[in-house]
Amino acid sequence: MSTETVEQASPQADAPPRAASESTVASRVALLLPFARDDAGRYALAALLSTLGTLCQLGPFYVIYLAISALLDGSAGGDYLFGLAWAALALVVGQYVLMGLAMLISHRAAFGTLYRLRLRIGERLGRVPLGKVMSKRSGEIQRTLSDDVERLELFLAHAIPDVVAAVVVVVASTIWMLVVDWRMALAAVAGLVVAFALMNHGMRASQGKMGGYMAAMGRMNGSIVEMVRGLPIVRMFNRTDATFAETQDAIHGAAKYQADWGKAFLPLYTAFFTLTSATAITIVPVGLLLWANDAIGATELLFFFVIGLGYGGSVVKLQDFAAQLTVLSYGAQLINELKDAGELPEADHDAEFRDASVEFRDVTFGYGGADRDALTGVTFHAAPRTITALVGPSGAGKSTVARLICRFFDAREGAVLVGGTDVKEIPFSQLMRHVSFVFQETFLFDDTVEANLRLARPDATDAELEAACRAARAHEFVTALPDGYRSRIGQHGSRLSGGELQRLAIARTLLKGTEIVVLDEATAFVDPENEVALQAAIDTLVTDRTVIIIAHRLSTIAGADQILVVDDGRITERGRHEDLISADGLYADMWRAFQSTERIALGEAVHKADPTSTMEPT
Ligand SMILES: Nc1ncnc2c1ncn2[C@@H]1O[C@H](COP(=O)(O)OP(=O)(O)OP(=O)(O)O)[C@@H](O)[C@H]1O
Repeated sequence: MSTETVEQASPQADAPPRAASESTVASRVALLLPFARDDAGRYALAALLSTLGTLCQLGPFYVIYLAISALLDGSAGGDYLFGLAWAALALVVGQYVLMGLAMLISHRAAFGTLYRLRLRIGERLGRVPLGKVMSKRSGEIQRTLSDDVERLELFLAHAIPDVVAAVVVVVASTIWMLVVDWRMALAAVAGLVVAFALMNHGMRASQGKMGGYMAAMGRMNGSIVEMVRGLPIVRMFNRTDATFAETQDAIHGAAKYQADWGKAFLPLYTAFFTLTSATAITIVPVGLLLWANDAIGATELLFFFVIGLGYGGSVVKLQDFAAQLTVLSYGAQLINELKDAGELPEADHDAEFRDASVEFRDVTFGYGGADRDALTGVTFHAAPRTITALVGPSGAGKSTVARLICRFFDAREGAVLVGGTDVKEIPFSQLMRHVSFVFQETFLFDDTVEANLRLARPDATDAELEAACRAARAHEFVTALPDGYRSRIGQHGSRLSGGELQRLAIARTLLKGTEIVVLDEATAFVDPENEVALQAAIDTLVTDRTVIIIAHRLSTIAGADQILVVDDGRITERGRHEDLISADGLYADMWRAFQSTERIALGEAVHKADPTSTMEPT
C-alpha cells in the first residue's frame, strides 16, 4: 500500500476544496476541459458546426453590406439583389440547421459524459473508505452527484460549442477588419478593450468577496435545513420565534451579501454591456472623420458599420461564460475529489478466518483535519462468543473502535484483527460475511419491509424473514402495518419509530447470521414498551456471537464478559463489572450516574402505567 493511497483514503480528503475564487479563468477552464476528453471528437464536431452556424449568423450582415455597396456604386441589378436575398435566406436556414445539429451532438455527448461520470463516482463510492461516505459531508456527496454533475451539462453541451464559436467569430472578424482598414479595426475593438478591462477589474474585486459569499450562502442553506429538520422539536418547546430568528438572520445575511455585491458590480457590469453592444460609439465618429478626410471609402465605411456593429454579441457570450465559470469550477473540484477519491487497498483473495475473535493491537488512529488522535494505543482481545461492552464519555472514541472493526478506515499504527487476521488482508466482501453492524441511526430504504430485510440475504424464504422478525420482536408491529411485510416504510423508515427501526435492523442482522456483531445500542426510547422489546431483541442478537457493543443500558453492561472504559481515545479501565466497581474509578462513577438515570426512566414507566404509584419520576 503506497503512502499516497493511505493519505487519500484517510478522511483528510474531507477537507473543503480550495476556494474556486483563488483560481484564474484559464485554470478554471483547465479544470473543466478534462471532462470532455473521453468524447473529444463529438465536442469538437459540435464546436465546428456551431462556429459555422455563427458565421452564417454574421452572413446576412455581409449580404446587406454587399447590397448597399452595389446600390451605392450603381451596379445593383434586380437579379443580383434577388440572388443576395436568396443567399441571406440560405444563410439563415444554414444557421438554423448547423446550430441545431451542433446542439444535438453536444447534448448527446454531454449526457453520455454525465452518465459515465455518475457511474464512475458511484463505483468509486462503493470502494472508498465507508467512513468517508458516512462523514459529515455525505450531504455534499449527494449534492455533487446530482447538482454539480448536472451543472456540467452547461459547460459541455452549451459552453463548448458557443464559446468556441464566439472566439472564432471574434478573432476572424477582428482579422478581417484589420485587413480592410486597421484604423477602423482599432476603433471597433477599442470599446471592447475598455469593456474587458472594466470587467477584469470587477471580477478581481468580486473574487475577494467570493469566500464570504459562499460562507453566507452555506450558513443560510444550513440554517434552513436545520430549521426544517428540527421543526417538530422547535414546535414542541415553543421555540419557533427564536429558531426562525436565526434562520431569518442567515437569510438576511445572504441577501445583504448579494445586494452589496450587486451594488459594487452593477456599474461595471452595465458599462461592459453598453460598451460591447454599442461599438457604434467608436466606429461611427472615427469612420465619419476618416471618410470626411477622404482617408476611407464609403464602401469600407459601410463594411465597418455592418460587421463592426454586429460582432459584439459574440463577445457578450464570452462574458456570460466567464461569469458561470466560478460555480462550474467549484463543482468540478468536488466532482474530481469524489471521482478520484482514494480507495482502501483490498486483498484479492479470501483470507484465513480462524475464529470469531476481534483483536486490537496497539491501535492508534486520527481523523484527518483533527488536531489530536481519536484512539491512542488501544489493545484488547474479544474472544469468540463473548460480549465486549465499550463505555465512556461522549467523544471518547467508542464509535471509532467500532468503525475500525468494520474497516471504515484503517488504523494509522497497530493492527485490527478479525478472525485472527489483520482486516487489511481480508477482502471487504469476506469481512462483511463475518461481521455485521447495527448503528443507532438505522438506515432503511424507502421500500417494503421485506425488501429491506432481504438486503441481508436475498434468497431468504418468507418463513425465515418471519422467524428473524419474531426473534427481533419486530413481527408484531410489522404485521400490524397495512400490508404487513409488503408495506412500504417511507423515506428512511419515516413511518416507524426509532425503536422499531432498530428492531428491524436487528432482524436484518439476524437474517444475515454473522458470528461477529458490532452494535451501537440506541440511547433513548421514551416508550417503555419499545424499550422492553428492543432489549429482548438485543438479548437474542448477542446470544452465541462475538459482540462488540457501545453500551448504554445497565443490563447490557453488567452482563458483559468484558467492559472496556474508553476515555480520551485510550482504554483506561477494563474487566468485569464487579472488578471495575471495586476499582472505584471512572467506571464506578459512570455506573452510579447510569443507575440514577435508569431509576428515573423506570419511575416514569411505572408512573405512566399506574399514576397512583408512589415511585415518582425524580
Ligand atoms: N468523521 C470524523 N471526522 C473528524 N473527527 C471525528 C469524526 N468522527 C469522530 N470524530 C472525533 O473523534 C473523537 C472520537 O469520536 P467517537 O465518535 O469515536 O466518540 P464516541 O465515544 O463514540 O462518542 P459518542 O458517545 O458521543 O458517540 C471525537 O473527538 C470526535 O469529535
